[in-house]
Amino acid sequence: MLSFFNQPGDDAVYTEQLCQQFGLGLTENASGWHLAWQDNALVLRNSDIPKQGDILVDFASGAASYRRLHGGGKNEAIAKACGLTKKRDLTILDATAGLGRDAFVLASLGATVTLVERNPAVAALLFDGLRRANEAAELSWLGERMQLLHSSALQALQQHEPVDVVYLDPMFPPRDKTALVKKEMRAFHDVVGSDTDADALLAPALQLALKRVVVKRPGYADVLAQQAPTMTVAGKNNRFDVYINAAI
Ligand SMILES: C[S@@+](CC[C@H](N)C(=O)[O-])C[C@H]1O[C@@H](n2cnc3c(N)ncnc32)[C@H](O)[C@@H]1O
Repeated sequence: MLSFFNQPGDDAVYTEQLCQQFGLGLTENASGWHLAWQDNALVLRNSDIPKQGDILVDFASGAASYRRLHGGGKNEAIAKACGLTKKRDLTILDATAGLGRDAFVLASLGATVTLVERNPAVAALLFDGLRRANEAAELSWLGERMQLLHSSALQALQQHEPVDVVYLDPMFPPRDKTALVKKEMRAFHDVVGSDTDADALLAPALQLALKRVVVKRPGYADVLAQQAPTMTVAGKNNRFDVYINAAI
């Protein structure tokens, strides 16, 4: 189990709530990762790795905010793959939410997104990022369009009401070690590991999605579950395999 706080931050009650809600313990992860508070934000930290900065979910500033304001908008590959060029108010289940960057792009374009994350530490980071984002005046739309579900994807896909789109972005082993240098990738490699059960998500995703399933893959990776997509949209660093159930 991943470690949790060496100190409770400013709000011991909130810290305790996070521990209870996400089943977080008090011992350190074998590779030195632990959760901590920094400037009222929950962060994932590893002091043993030189130059490794804190990892946190920050929708209101930094890269996410820049991408929302100056990114490609509905011309982004992810938006095209999900069908947001045709209809803005889609419902989307992001079954492998991670730090919620993709979900945030989709929600900022108008979709209502359920973010499913099973890893307790990552889910807690997301929960705290959503809490802070909900306090930001410029993100007043966010509370209605982004909801976190701490659950396994399989369970969520079996129990959730139908959605227009299911979005999948499971972990994939990096092609070489240099890819791990990217700080978030390294953290995810150490804390989450590889999602070896990812193939099993495609069939239930296709059952739940009214319109389509979108799978994000590194360019070098095989298709999920050896199932050929209806079409592929090329992104800058990844591709999006799109499985169409019905037209949007
Ligand atoms: C590559 S990351 C997703 C990154 C995300 N798309 C983003 O933009 O930040 C994959 C995440 O999916 C989660 N995950 C993988 N398989 C899952 C499953 N079966 N159920 C729930 N979460 C899962 C992992 O814990 C990890 O946090």
